[in-house]
Amino acid sequence: MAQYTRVSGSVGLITLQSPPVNALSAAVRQGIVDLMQRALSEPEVKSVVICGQNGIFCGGADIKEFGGQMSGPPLIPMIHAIEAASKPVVAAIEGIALGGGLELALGCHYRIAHSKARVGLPEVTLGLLPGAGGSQRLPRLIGVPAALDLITTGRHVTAAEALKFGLVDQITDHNTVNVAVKFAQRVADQPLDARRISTYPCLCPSDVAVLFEEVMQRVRRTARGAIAPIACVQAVRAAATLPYNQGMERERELMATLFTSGQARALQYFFFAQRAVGRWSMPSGARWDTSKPRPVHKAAVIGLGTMGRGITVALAQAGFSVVAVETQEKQLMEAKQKISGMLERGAKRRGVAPALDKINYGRNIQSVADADLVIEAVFEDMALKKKVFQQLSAVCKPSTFLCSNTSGLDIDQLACQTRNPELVVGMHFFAPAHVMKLLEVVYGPKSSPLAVATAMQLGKKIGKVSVAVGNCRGFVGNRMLKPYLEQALFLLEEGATPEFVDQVLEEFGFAMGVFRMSDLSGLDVGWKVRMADGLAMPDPTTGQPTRLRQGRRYSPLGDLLCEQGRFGQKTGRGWYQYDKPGSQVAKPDPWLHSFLDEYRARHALVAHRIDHQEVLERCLYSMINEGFRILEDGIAAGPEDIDVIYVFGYSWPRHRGGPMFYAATVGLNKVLERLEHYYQAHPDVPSLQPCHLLRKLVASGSPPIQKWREVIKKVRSQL
Ligand SMILES: CC/C=C/CC(=O)SCCNC(=O)CCNC(=O)[C@H](O)C(C)(C)COP(=O)(O)OP(=O)(O)OC[C@H]1O[C@@H](n2cnc3c(N)ncnc32)[C@H](O)[C@@H]1OP(=O)(O)O
Repeated sequence: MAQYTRVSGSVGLITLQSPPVNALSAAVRQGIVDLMQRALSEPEVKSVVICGQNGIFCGGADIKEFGGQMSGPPLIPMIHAIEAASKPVVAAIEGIALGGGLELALGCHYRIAHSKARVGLPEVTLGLLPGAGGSQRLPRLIGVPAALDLITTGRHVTAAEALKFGLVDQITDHNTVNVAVKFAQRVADQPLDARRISTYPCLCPSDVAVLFEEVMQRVRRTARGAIAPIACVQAVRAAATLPYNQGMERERELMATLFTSGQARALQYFFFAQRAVGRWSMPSGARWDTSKPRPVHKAAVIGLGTMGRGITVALAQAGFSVVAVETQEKQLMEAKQKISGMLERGAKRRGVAPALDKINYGRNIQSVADADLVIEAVFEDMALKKKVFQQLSAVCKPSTFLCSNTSGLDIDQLACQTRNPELVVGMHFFAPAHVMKLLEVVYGPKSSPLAVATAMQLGKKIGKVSVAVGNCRGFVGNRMLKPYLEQALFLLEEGATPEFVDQVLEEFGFAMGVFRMSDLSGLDVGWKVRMADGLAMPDPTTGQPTRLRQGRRYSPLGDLLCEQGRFGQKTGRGWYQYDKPGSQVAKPDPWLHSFLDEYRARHALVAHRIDHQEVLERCLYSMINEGFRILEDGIAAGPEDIDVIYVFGYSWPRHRGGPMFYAATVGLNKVLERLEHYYQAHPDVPSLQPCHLLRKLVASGSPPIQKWREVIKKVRSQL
């Protein structure tokens, strides 16, 4: 909806009214069309201002409308009509002007922005392009290089940057609507021909063809199979090479392809999934909207290894006072130096002062006594962590939240070491912790809603996407990773090479295949865990590693590599070879190929031809099957939680929506049928056995993902 008022006698003020972000719903578009006609028809009105209510100009097209039948006046003619108007139209931009919101402003003859406003064309992040003339007007206004940057990245820019680009005409610290009204009065008699952006020539640098080629190559390299960034480059190229009308036609064609694509659906699902995880709930019924967090002023981090350092930096950068504890003097000095370096580099990038003074370093655990929240980040060893929690419980004030950065150990066992187990939660960060967006907030059976709410809010304040999950081995992310890694090893046993498996997964869209990722994170990490679990042990009778553990198929390949000191990049050898330890350039290793041949011969394994389909299905469907088990067990509240965890924590390609959304797009019946097929072929691999929830969903007619929660609730109540 939109409201019309006449201000200062001669200015028609159109206010968009559609909370929370004044998105351009059918009703809003209708309102704009009607009210523009009214303003143009009133002889007293000499100029028009368009603004949005509640200090927000416009968040763009209403994304909720995309899934259904579009109705109401279309955006393109509406914006053309504004640009063609005989009276000056001024956009008063407060808060945000994004996507269709900025395209609307580009159709206006002038743009006045508040100094705190942000503008951008983020359509690419939704699998689209700025298809309401944005791809044609923006390069005409600010030039091809800047337009390519904004449109292909979707990044938001500040008002100051927008002014520098010439994207807005003026910025103000005062009431933007008042400033825009005065401005509109001043320009009421000015000719408009020079203000219609669609009539501008497109500003191109002399080497524009080279520029397009370079940008296209960069986009293809980084898009990981996403089609929208490529279409964005093509649309801007049309602006640079074609007259406006033909450019618009090209924009329309490209948009039509994107709009109905699976990628756009996946990205739009993911947009709402990201927001859904903030509305967390626990099986007890506690929820985000009924659980109040307690403010955290002072935080502490125990253990300053790689994870502890990253967490300390994330907290300090967000303005928290941090006590950083490392008991060994040498490690403490080293950590202090590294943390200061990280803070200084981060501050330089962001153009701010480094938050060095936010951190107090100490060797004694007593120094965290008055912290409101402590994050333990010592080595992943239950006995050690238990000892730290006992100490923390003894020294900290009774109200202190005690959190563990464990990547999969039992939170309940840690909680049991403390006087106040209800204040214990897991805060599972991902390396590097000051960069990676994901935080799993893990509640144990004793964790209070207060503790979960506080950890979730802290996560938000330090810029993380926080997902509340239940307590089980590996939580959500690492639990699902286990069958994925396991299948990758089995594929090697059966004839594949690490290069082939990685190539298939990277073509699917992962930033790194499973073996390159394993080399990067270090093979020894999982080896130590398997040893602690009694898995990575040679067979006591033969001294040879067996391929069976606890009645299930087991691949000792990773253990055998570790026994040879092949820990990945850090030792210069792993699933690949590297020029030197620490190098990141992975090369196929003939030694590994012979090793695999010998291994297969020793175990009488006959290598067979493994194709793309088998790699994808076995790795991904086994992981997805575990995802369904996680939903069934109530460890994740819904499929969105799993998908957000996988995109932000495990480099799952966002344009495929996340593993659970991917399962829905493939078709649940197909996933079920292929799992059944593989389980029949490998009955000693329980992760391939389709789980009850998957069967139930298929039996319920494979409802859309938004309806899964209803089936999950029924399945859980039957268990
Ligand atoms: C014909 C096709 C044309 C397409 C052109 C387009 O315009 S595509 C849309 C382009 N716009 C965007 O991509 C903006 C998307 N929104 C955001 O980036 C952010 O929401 C925001 C506007 C920067 C606000 O961020 P903030 O953190 O303050 O709030 P939330 O993200 O939590 O959002 C609040 C609620 O508003 C809903 N919402 C936001 N934008 C839209 C939108 N464009 N359409 C519909 N709904 C939108 C969001 O879902 C939140 O709703 P809740 O119900 O509260 O979760």
